[in-house]
Order: sequence, then structure tokens, then C-alpha cells
Amino acid sequence: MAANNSGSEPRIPEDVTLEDEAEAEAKGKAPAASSSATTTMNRSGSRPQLDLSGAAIHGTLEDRNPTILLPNQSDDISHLALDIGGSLIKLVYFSRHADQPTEDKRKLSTKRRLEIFTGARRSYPVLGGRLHFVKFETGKLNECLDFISSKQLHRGGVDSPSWRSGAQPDNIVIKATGGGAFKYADLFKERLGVSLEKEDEMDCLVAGANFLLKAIRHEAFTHMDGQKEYVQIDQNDLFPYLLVNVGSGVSIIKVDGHGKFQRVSGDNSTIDMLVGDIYGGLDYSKIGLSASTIASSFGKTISDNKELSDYRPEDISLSLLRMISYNIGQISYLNALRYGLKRIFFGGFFIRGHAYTMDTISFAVHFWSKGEAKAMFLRHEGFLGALGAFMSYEKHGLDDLSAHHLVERFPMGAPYVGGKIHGPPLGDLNEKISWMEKFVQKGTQITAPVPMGAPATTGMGGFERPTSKGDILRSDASAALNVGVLHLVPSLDVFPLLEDPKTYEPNTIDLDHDEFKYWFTILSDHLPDLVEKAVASEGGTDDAKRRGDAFAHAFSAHLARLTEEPAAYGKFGLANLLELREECLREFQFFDAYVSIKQRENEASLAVLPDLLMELDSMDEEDRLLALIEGVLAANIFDWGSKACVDLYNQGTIIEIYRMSRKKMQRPWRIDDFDTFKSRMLKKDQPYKRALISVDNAGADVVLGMLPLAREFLRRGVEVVLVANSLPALNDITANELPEIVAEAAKHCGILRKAAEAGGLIVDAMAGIQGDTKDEPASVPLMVVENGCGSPCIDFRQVSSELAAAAKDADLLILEGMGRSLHTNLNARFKCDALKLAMVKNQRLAEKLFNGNIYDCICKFEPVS
Ligand SMILES: Nc1ncnc2c1ncn2[C@@H]1O[C@H](COP(=O)(O)OP(=O)(O)OP(=O)(O)O)[C@@H](O)[C@H]1O
Ligand SMILES: CC(C)(CO)[C@@H](O)C(=O)NCCC(=O)O
Ligand SMILES: [Mn+2]
Repeated sequence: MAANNSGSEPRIPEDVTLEDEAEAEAKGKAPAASSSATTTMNRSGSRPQLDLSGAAIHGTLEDRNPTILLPNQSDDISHLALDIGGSLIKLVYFSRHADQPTEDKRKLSTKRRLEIFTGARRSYPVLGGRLHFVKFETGKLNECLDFISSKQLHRGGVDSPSWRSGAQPDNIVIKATGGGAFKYADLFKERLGVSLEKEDEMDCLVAGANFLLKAIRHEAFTHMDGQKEYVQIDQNDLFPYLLVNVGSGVSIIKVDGHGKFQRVSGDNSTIDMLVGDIYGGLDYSKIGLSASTIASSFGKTISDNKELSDYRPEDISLSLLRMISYNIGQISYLNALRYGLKRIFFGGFFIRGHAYTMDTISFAVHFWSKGEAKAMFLRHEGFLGALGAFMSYEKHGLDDLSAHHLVERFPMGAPYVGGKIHGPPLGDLNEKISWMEKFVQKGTQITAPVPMGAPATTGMGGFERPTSKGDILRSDASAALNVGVLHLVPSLDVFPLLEDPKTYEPNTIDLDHDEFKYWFTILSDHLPDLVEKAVASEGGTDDAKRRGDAFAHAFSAHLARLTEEPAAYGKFGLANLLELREECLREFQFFDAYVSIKQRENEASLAVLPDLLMELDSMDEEDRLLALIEGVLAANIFDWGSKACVDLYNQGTIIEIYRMSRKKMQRPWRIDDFDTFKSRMLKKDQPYKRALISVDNAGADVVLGMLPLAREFLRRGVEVVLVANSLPALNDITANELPEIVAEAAKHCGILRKAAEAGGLIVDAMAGIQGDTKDEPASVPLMVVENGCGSPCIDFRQVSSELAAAAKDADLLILEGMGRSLHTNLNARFKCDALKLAMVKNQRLAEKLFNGNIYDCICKFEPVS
């Protein structure tokens, strides 16, 4: 369908989904993905030896995970594993991040300063890359073979050296499990020239489940009365559990640890199971099992005196489904009872996200155990075996990964595929857009929340707002597998200053139904303007317009999907939603929609900075401190994510609005801990050592607000680490953009200049001559680190290793802006003093959080002791 060569109208299968490779998807732009080593390190004895001749480190030696290129390695190391079951083939494959841009000066000098290179951290064999989940029907094995072949997955992907060089590796071995690994081994050899190395199915199921439960934060959930609830699994309290995999057959396994398990029951088909050993030796009356519960509906078919054809097929199906599901629930419960297990995890594609099935199983388990045992489901339910087979390579170091290394993304196509491939996989962004456009024109119902609404025209808002009801979308959870692409980012760390990472929740407000409805409207309303900016940022070309349309449809589709099922992508907070928007922009190759706005505002602000600094310098210490905090709060008004503020920008120049905002500052602020903060700052015997200052927006916010504040710390001999986004989000300043701004500001300020030099941000020659340096103290460094994020919010469970390293010696954390200190982290507790500064630029949020009003200011100081 996607590549339709016939010239005729493409056929659009009813249940079409696409394999979203999105190879074009923000290549190499994943947050903090800078540290990529190579996957080609092989720890598995079962694999051929690596040819290390000619190996060269790519990138800098100081990079803690340099990419190692092995030019002479016949690239026979596979990034693919299979589970070939009776009904479905599951495929898990890995794709490397594209080559990273070389590190800039800032990064190198910062890393040197922060002593990130301790050598001890080189241990990761893991690299940055992505894990994809795809499935095919076993009956259509050819589709699967074509897919593997078209992507050259068995040879490490089309980007691999051997594929590029055209070399023919002779002995490719791929891990495979499931019955089909035996049955179809010859076919794989014949068609792809690969040997399947069989892995035990139970081993794989257990390894897959253990990995998911350890590494994916919101993998397991309960399902009661149609409601999903994600369960946080404590690693120290995981075992033992019962794993019930319901595929074509049912496997029931008691899992006691990693690699420690015992198959306890069930190896029959789902139908056989009905007559199987449900009560196996147990007293019928003791467990209160009533045979009529399940038998009753079919009982009628006997007494009704009707023919089978008199019944509606859907009624029969439902009865069957209920019967099977109850039975699965009962057998599982009985086994749990037998072994004293409280938790039962269900996997396998039989369940395939069906609310009805999950509810029925849950009900049965709950009922028979009188609430003692819990049925839980897994988001990657069908991929346990394939994932386990993938793990068995022992070469990706996946077992070293923790939840904070994994970021799940939902590019168009991916969540919904989980694998039904019809037609060739989409090779690039252009094909993806074409695919989407066809559906838009047809207005076709599709399983994915892909495009919908009226056909797009111009790229300038020529699309409809998404409807919040799923009338254009078919709500079919069977296709919407809710499995995204797992980005492995080994360079992410838990922020070490979090008081308790286990209980930390970034989002301040739960994105419940009402809340989501509100944000749905906000984000939908904002969309036309965002598309316009995005398109302009790419030169306003036809290509950009087309991508703009596609982005709008894709993002609308996500919103519609989430409206339909808020838990579709796992536990989803506002931080995730705002990040999804940015990721969606990047998916359609809009890398910085606000680039020109940021530039304009930076320039205007830098022009008035010298005057501001002079004014500040004429004040005494206490007044200056107040003026600085006021300045931060006032300048936080420049936020292109806030509708109210954007409306204001039409009413004056940047400087006029800044002055107006400043004039309106009236204490006490809505939260006003300024006096406590001031006292702490003025304690001469206990100065701070290092302040981490997390900045928000470009322009006045950073130039007239945060930089002068940073300068105050520097002047007091406090080291300053400015923390900024790794990737653009709205008009937020990024870590890459910041050094230039600092250098510009340093031309007018000796303190900044010396500190920036000390921090390696600028070299002496770059600094200007105008700064007055006569009474400055011995200089402490000013540094810039990236935070690992590409969103207006921050989740401190996953920050860049740079930031984590910088946190080591920090005793003050300043968070600025709505996204980072209100929407997220308002209630976060840290191991160091924390100052949260923001202007509330949204009426509803002001009311909800503070019983206040839009433009209220928050100055929340939380000393540790
Ligand atoms: N398109 C599909 N075709 C066939 N079965 C499907 C499909 N989608 C979902 N299913 C369900 O998924 C089940 C198969 O699940 P799964 O893929 O986990 O098992 P399998 O690996 O094929 O079986 P086994 O491990 O017993 O060989 C089927 O029994 C059916 O209930
Ligand atoms: C998106 C953020 C968090 C960016 O700071 C902020 O602009 C915001 O919360 N906006 C709310 C939407 C609005 O009020 O229009
Ligand atoms: Mn912002």
C-alpha cells in the first residue's frame, strides 16, 4: 500500500497499520544520546569471534562511551530475535542511533571540569539505540521474511558496514524461540541464509518478563471494571510470582528469580483447557467453584431447542471468550494458591489489550482468591518470548539497563503496529507522510489513531481540530498494542539529589479525565499556531508545509487516542504529553520551531542587559537580591507555551512587556519564601558551594532574569552550573545555545567573563574588553550542562549523566519556570536546598494549585534542614 507502483488507487486494507521505522525520525537527536558505544561487543560464547583489526574509536577518547567502529568485523552479529509461535511471529530488533554529532567545546570542557571521566563508568557494553517490537501472523511467514529482508535486520540493518560494503557474511545466526524456530529453520536458511539458534521457550518467557518488570517503569497494570491501573513493582519484592502466558497454548510458570523457575501447569490449547485439570485434586466445594458460572450460557443452547445457526456468532464468541477467560483465571488462581503466590502476571497475545478479557480474568482471580491474589497484565504482553530470546545474546548488556536508561517513544505507527505489516515497511519520512495523506483523503477508519478529519491543504492550519470522541477512529485495542519504540539511552541517570527516587513523582497534577480534557483543548487550540511557526522555521517550503500537516494530524491522532484511552501509552502525565508534542515535531523533522523567536528575543534582551547590570550594581546587597528574584519572576512571562502570554506579546515590545511585568511585581507573592532565602544567602559563614540553576526560556527570561542571578552567585564565590535543555521545546533555551549568550553577556561584565573562562565556556580571546574587572573576587567557574530533556518539564529520574555529575557537589538547586517547577517538581524533595521560581501563566493552574490567579508569582524555598 505505501509504495504503490501500479498507478491505480491504492487499496487500503481495513486493518492496515504501518511499520514505523521513522528512520528519518530525529536522527541522532535523542536526548543525551551522545554516549554511544557499539553493540558489536560480543560476550556470548555461542557467537563467532569479533574481528578487531582496524578498530578505531570514533569520537573522543574522553567520551565515556565512545563509538567503536570495527571496519573489518563481518557484521554477522544480529540485532534481531524471533519468537515463532503457533499463531504469531514476534520480532524484537535493535537499531542503532545514527552517528552522533561531534562533541562541542562546551561539552568537553564541562566534562573535564566535572571530572566525568573516572574510567569506572566505561563498563556499559550497551549503546544508544532503539528496540522495536513487531508481529506477524505465522500463517503469513513470507511477510515476516520480506520485512526482515527489506530492512536487512539479519545483517544488522541497512546501515551496517557489511550491508553498505556489500559483503556477504556467511554464517549469520539469529536467536529464536517458540515451536516455529524448529519448524521453519530450513526456510530461514533458504530464504535469508541465516541459522536459527534455538532458545528454550520457558527460559525466554521468564527472561522477557523479568526484564520488563525490572526495566520498564509502567509495565504491569491491574484491570478492573474497565480501568487500567499501573503498578510500581518493587525489585526487592518481585519474586516469587506466577507467570501465565496465554498464546495458542497456555504456559503457567512459577518464577522464583532470574533464571529460576518451574513450569507448574498448563500446556494444552485454550480449548482443551476447559476440560483440563481445573480442579486438579482440589476439593470442589472448598474453593466454592460453581461449574454453572461458566456452563450456564452454553447450557441454554442445549435447552433452547435451537440450531447453532440460530445464535448470533458474536454471542457465541462472547460466551466462549468469557468461558476461556474465566478458566484461565481459575487455573491461574489455583496454581497461585498451590504455591502461595500473591501475584499473577498474564502475558501472551490472547489477551492483546482486550478490556473484556482482562476484566474477566481479573474478576475470576479476585473472586476465587477473595481478593488475596492479584491479576496483573503486561503492556508488552505478547513479546515476552521474543524479548527473552533477544536477551540471550548477552551482548547488548541489556541486563545492565535500569528503568532510567529507557525512554519509550510513540512515533506514528509504532504503538499501533506491534506488527501487522501490510505492504512494504515505510522506508522514510516521505513514505510515512504519503501513507498518512492517503488516509486523510479517504477519511478511512484505521486501527491507528493516525490521521483523521478533513483533508489538509496548505500546511497553515488547514486541518480540523481533532474530535475528542472516537467516531472517526476505530477503537480497537486489538490493533492498538500500545507498545512504542524503546530508546535505550545508557547515558541517562537518576538525579542523585532526589531525596527519594522511589517515591518521586514528577507530575504535580494527575492527568485524569477532566485534566486531560482541558489539555486536549489547550493543545488542540495551540496547534495551528505551532504548525505555522514550525513551517516557517523550515523556510516555509512546500515540503515543510506538507510535514507541518502531517505533524498536525499525527499529534491530533495521539490526542484522540489518549482521549479514548488515557492509559494507552502507559502512565501518562502532563510532562509526557508535552514531551510527546515535541517528539512529534522532531518526528516530522521540525527541530526548532521557535528558533527565530528565540534569536530575536535574545538580541533584544542582550541589548539592555548592560543597563540592567549597572542598575543592579548600584544597589545594596539586600535590595539587589530582591531585585534579582523579582527580575527572574518578571522575565518568566516570556513563555510561548502560554496562550495568555502570547496574546500579551502583541501589545508591546519585549522590553516594554518586561518593564510592565516588573512593575506589577507585588509582594507578598502567592508563595513568598524570599525572606528565608535572603537570610540563608546572607549567612556569611555558610556560603553555598555550588548552585545548579535550571533555566527555562530564551530571551529576557534567561538574559535579564537568570544570568544576573547566576552572576550574583558567582560574585559571592559560588560555583554556578547552568542547566538547560538538551533539545528544543517551545521557546526554551538549550544547552547548546547558552554558551553563545553567556559569551555575549560577558562582553559587558567582568564577573561573567572570568567565570565563563574559568568554566571553559569561553576562551580569553573571545571575551570582550568592556567589562569592569577591578573588584572582582578570585573567579569561580560558570558552567553549562544539558539536562537530558527535550520537553518543557523535567523528570528527575532520567537526566543526563552530565547533570548527575554536576549535582555531586551542589548544595543549592534552583528550578525556574512553570514546566519544571510547577507542572513538575512542585512537590519534589531534594537532598540539597531548593528554590523554585515561576510565574503562573495559566488561570486554571493558578486556581488549582494555589487558589490564586494568572500572573501570580511563586518563590518557594525549601532548605534541607
Ligand atoms: N492476528 C492474529 N492471528 C492469530 N491470533 C491472534 C491474532 N491476534 C491476536 N491473536 C491471539 O493471540 C494468540 C496467540 O498468542 P501468542 O502469539 O502469544 O501465542 P503463540 O506464540 O502464537 O502461541 P504458542 O506460544 O502457544 O505457540 C491467539 O491464540 C489469538 O488468541
Ligand atoms: C507549556 C508550558 C509548561 C511551557 O512553559 C506553559 O506554557 C504552560 O503550562 N502553558 C499552559 C497552556 C496555556 O496556558 O496556554
Ligand atoms: Mn519554557
